[in-house]
Formats: sequence, C-alpha cells, structure tokens
Amino acid sequence: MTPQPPIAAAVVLGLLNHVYFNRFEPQNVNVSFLAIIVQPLALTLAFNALSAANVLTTTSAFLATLTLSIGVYRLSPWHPLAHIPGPTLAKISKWWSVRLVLSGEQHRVFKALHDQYGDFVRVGPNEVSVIHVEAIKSVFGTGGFPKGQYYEPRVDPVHGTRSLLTSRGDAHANRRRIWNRGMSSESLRDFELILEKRLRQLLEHFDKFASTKSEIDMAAWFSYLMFDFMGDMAFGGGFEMLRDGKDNEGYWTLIKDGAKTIAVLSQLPWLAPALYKIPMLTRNTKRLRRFGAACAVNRAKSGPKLNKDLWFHLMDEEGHEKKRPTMADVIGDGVLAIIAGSDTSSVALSSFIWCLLSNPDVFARVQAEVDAVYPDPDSVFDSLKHGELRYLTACFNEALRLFPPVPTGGPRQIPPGAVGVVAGKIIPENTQVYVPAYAVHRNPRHFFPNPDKFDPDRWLRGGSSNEVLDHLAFIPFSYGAANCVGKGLAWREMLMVASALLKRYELRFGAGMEENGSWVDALDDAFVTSVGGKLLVQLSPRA
Ligand code: HEM
Repeated sequence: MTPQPPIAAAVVLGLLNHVYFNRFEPQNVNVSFLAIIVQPLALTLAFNALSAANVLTTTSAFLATLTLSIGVYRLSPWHPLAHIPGPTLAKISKWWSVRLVLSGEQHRVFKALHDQYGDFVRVGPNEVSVIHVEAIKSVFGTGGFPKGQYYEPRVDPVHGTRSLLTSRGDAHANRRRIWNRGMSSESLRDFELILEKRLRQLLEHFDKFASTKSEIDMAAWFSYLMFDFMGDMAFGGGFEMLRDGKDNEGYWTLIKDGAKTIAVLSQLPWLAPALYKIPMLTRNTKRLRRFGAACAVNRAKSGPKLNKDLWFHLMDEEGHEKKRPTMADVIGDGVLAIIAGSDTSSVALSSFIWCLLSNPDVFARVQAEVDAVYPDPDSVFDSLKHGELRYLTACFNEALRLFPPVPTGGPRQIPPGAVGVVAGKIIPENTQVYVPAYAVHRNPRHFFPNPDKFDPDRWLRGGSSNEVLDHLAFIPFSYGAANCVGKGLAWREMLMVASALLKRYELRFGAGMEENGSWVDALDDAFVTSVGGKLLVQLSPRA
C-alpha cells in the first residue's frame, strides 16, 4: 500500500508553530525559514511516508494551517489589539503596509483612516496609529516609549554602527549631548556664515535665470543648496551640486532611492538582515558611506574651512568629552546629518513657495514684511532679525503644518513585559505606535476652522474664541528627547533663504503649474517626503 501523507499531524504541527511564533517571536529569519522547511520533511520521514508528492502535500497542509491560524487569530477577539478598529487587510498582514509605503500614500491613507475610525486605528497586525493630542506626550515625551524594530533596518548594514537616529537609552543620551552642543546658539552663528556662502552661490544662478525670465525647478535648486550646505557642515564639502547646477554624481537620487528601500524594509525588519546579504540592496549605503569616509579623511586633515562646522562638534575637536567619539561613529552621524538635514529643509522651502504662489495676497503681505525688516538687500543674511519676521514665521508654520516633511514618521514600541497607556487606552507589549504628524495637523480638534486650508493668520490670531490652535499638536519636528536636533538650524535656513528670495525677486508659477493638478499631491511619503514633480517657477528681478 502507498503510504499516505501525515496531513492531520501537519495541521497540528502548523498550530503548534503558530503558538511558538506568537509566544517567542524568533528574530532570526534564517533559522525560522529553515525550521519551516525542515519540519514537514521530518514529519513525512517520521511517518515512513517519504516521497516527493507526500512532502509537497504535508508542506502545503502545514503552511496553510500556519497561515490560516495566524490570520484567524489576528482577526479574532483574543488578539490584544482586537478593541482597536482598522482595515481588515491591515490587521491580517504586514504586506498591506508594504504596499502602502510603496505607493507613497501612507500619510494620506492614515489620515483617511482616522477620519473614518477616529483617534485610534489598527494599521498593522501589531501596529496602532493614534492622533489624540495626549498621545504626543505619552509616546514621545518623558516616560514615553523607545524606538523599536521599525528603526533596525536603518542601522548600518555593513558596519553595524548606530547613528543618533537609531541609538537608544544612554547611548542616545550621550550622543545627543554632543549633537546638542553642535546645535547650540553659538554653533548656529558659526554655521550661518557657511550657509550665507552657499546661499549667495544660489542667488548668482537665480540672478541669471531672473534676467532671462527662464523657468526653473525650484525644488531641485533647494535640494542642491541644502545638500551642498549639509555636505560642508558634515564633511567640509564635497557635493558641489550648486556649482554644477545638477546632481552630477547622482547622490541625491541615491539617497531618494535608498530612502524608499529602507522605508519598505522598516515594515519587514525581520527580513532586512537576509535581504541586506543581496549586494544590490546595500550598494547605495556603501557608496554613500565611502563618499562620507573619503570626505571625512580630507576634513580631518584640513580642519574647518570657514568656521567651526558640524564635524568639529561631532568629532569633539574641542575635547569636551572624556571619551572622544570614534571616526566610524562620526562618519555615520555625518551621513545622517546629510540625509536628515537636506531633503527635510528643501521640501519645507518648496512647500512654502508652493503655498505662497497659490495665495498671491499672502505673497504680497509677506514680501512687504521682509522689505520692512530688511530695507537693505544685503542685510537679509542677518538672523538676529528673524524674531521680527512674524508673518513669514506664521507662513512657514502653516506650510509645515499642512505638509510636514516627515509626514508619518517612525513608531515607538511598547517594550516587552510592559503595558503602555496611550491617551487613556491600554496598548499591549510589543505594539508599535505611530503618531502621524500629517493626520494630527489636519484634525479639526487641533486646528479649527478649515484645518486643510493655508491660513497663516491662525498663528497670529492665536486661537481666539471659536478657533482652535493647539500648539502641542504641532509636531513637524516631533517631540521629546529624540525630537529633531536640527530644528534651530532648520528655522534659520528657512527664514534666511526665504527672506533672500522675497527681497530680490518676483516669483510666479511656471507654465502648467496651476492647470496640471497640484504639485503637493505628488509629494511622496518615504519617511522624509520625496518630491514627485517639478516645482516650476519663473523669477524676475524686483523693480
Ligand atoms: C524643516 C526641516 C526639518 C524637519 C521638518 C525635521 C524633522 C525631524 C523629525 C520629525 C525628526 C524625528 C524623526 C524620528 O523620530 O524618527 C527628526 C530627527 C532628526 N533630525 Fe530633523 N528635521 C529637519 C531638519 C533637520 C536638520 C537641518 C538637521 C541637521 C542635521 C536635522 C537632523 C536631525 C537628526 C540628527 C535627527 C535625529 C534626532 C534623534 O534621534 O535624537 N533635521 N527631524
């Protein structure tokens, strides 16, 4: 008689595996894969039924039971997140999130889900998104939750080194102390000279474009400016995109592509170590790091060029620390500075310009304010007057509110063995909790009336009766101990660049910008916003 495949045993084994995976959450993907392949094979052997057909049937029964059991459990009332509503597919599988991240629509979909389900939405089998204002303090604030598995694919896959963004606990606090020194008011004054030099270089190009009234892709030029500036800051120079008027070496594209890959892998952190064995997937990171390392060697030899730069502080060249940071750590943080500090600021500037050109009355008012604060064109580089730019600041607040450059951001994770309380709801251990800025900023309980409208005056009116302006719910730079360390620098960049442009030029949309749908609809959420279309602008000299 032909031996029958042990189907009933395969079903029991599938169920037992689910219990094991659920209880112990094994992180080693190679071992887990091996176990899944070997077990059905061993079972057919144990039942003396070894044949190709029997192995196939047993494996299918085993895998079908395991998958079904996981799916049913995730939808069942026994799942610890069963009390939180959300789309069925999101509850069942992480592949829903993978598709969402690939589409670039994560921020818009999260907002739509909150509109449908309320403050708490289950956006993954073990993920929750919360937009209640109290969540900001309880998740990011003192006594909040640490970064978890989402951030693991951002650890350098080749050297295993952690940057400020991926380090936690004491390691983060120690690193942050050095960064904070690098971003003190005194340091920022030094950085301004470096920024001014780059901004003047941008204006030379713009003067030429203005004299010929040619259309330019403003978003691309802001990126060149910010990449060159951050390259100067982190490694004493190197990109020279402004000089070339393009991304000659392809670093911008490389960072853009890399950002998307990492954003997807952040949804499947258990798969990242295996995928990182594929050379193609680490090629970009290696190239960027090689670039950083080469510049770092030059920078270490030459010393700061113009003024103390960020490298000076990160490397602790003044000797404040008992233990000096290693070259490897500082290269990692330098690369982080370029990634975290270039696209964020350039997207903020681009969104601001888009908002202004879409609202000509606001444009005229803000230009008048800049003229009043800076009567002399060469004084626009003086940041001591930034406090007087109240309306311009309100315009940036509003652009950052509507289009936060980090629109969804990374979640925090409730540690194993702990129970999280987020905005009054109990959230179980190991759950990842998002507080997405885009959805928080557009909630009428936080900004009212017209939360989707560009209305800079709401910041000046300050939430009068019948209006809501909840400052705590304004989180473009996140909140708490791991908020944006470059916030002060970003504000100086935005106000200085905007003042210089408004003082010097008339700006209007290039051809087709108003008719061809909205530029902001093509903003793609890849953790940091990635610009999808050209921001065509025509410059002309001011009379
Ligand atoms: C408008 C511009 C900017 C925005 C909207 C922005 C936003 C953010 C956000 C939301 C975070 C938190 C990310 C997370 O929790 O995963 C962050 C972190 C960070 N940002 Fe920025 N950023 C901007 C500019 C800059 C600049 C100019 C730098 C300069 C180097 C910078 C450096 C960093 C670093 C190093 C971190 C990690 C901080 C930590 O983990 O302690 N950012 N930023």
